[in-house]
Amino acid sequence: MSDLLEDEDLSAALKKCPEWEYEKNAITRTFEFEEFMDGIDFVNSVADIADEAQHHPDIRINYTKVTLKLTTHDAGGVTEADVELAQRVDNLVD
Ligand SMILES: C[C@H](O)[C@H](O)[C@H]1CNC2=NC(N)=NC(=O)C2=N1
Repeated sequence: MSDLLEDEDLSAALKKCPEWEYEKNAITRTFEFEEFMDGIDFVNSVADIADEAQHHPDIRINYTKVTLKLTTHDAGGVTEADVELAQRVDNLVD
């Protein structure tokens, strides 16, 4: 498990995923798609990456919007594992 990021380490790490919002010991980003099934395809790709990384996001599907929330439950906050997964997800869409 990665260590909890705090203070300057957290600020530096969050610069690697600027589209993600930090709130309450987690980072979130909402992705919007043309069609419902585009969002589902995205969720499936995220699931593949997450399971390979053994790090699993909270996923909310709201019609064509998908919100991912990343936190490291074992550490009680944001770690490098969350930032790495955020970057890998960003690579799917950006
Ligand atoms: C043993 C296993 O790696 C852990 O339980 C993992 C699984 N996936 C996880 N995912 C997330 N988001 N946080 C965790 O602390 C976590 N722990």
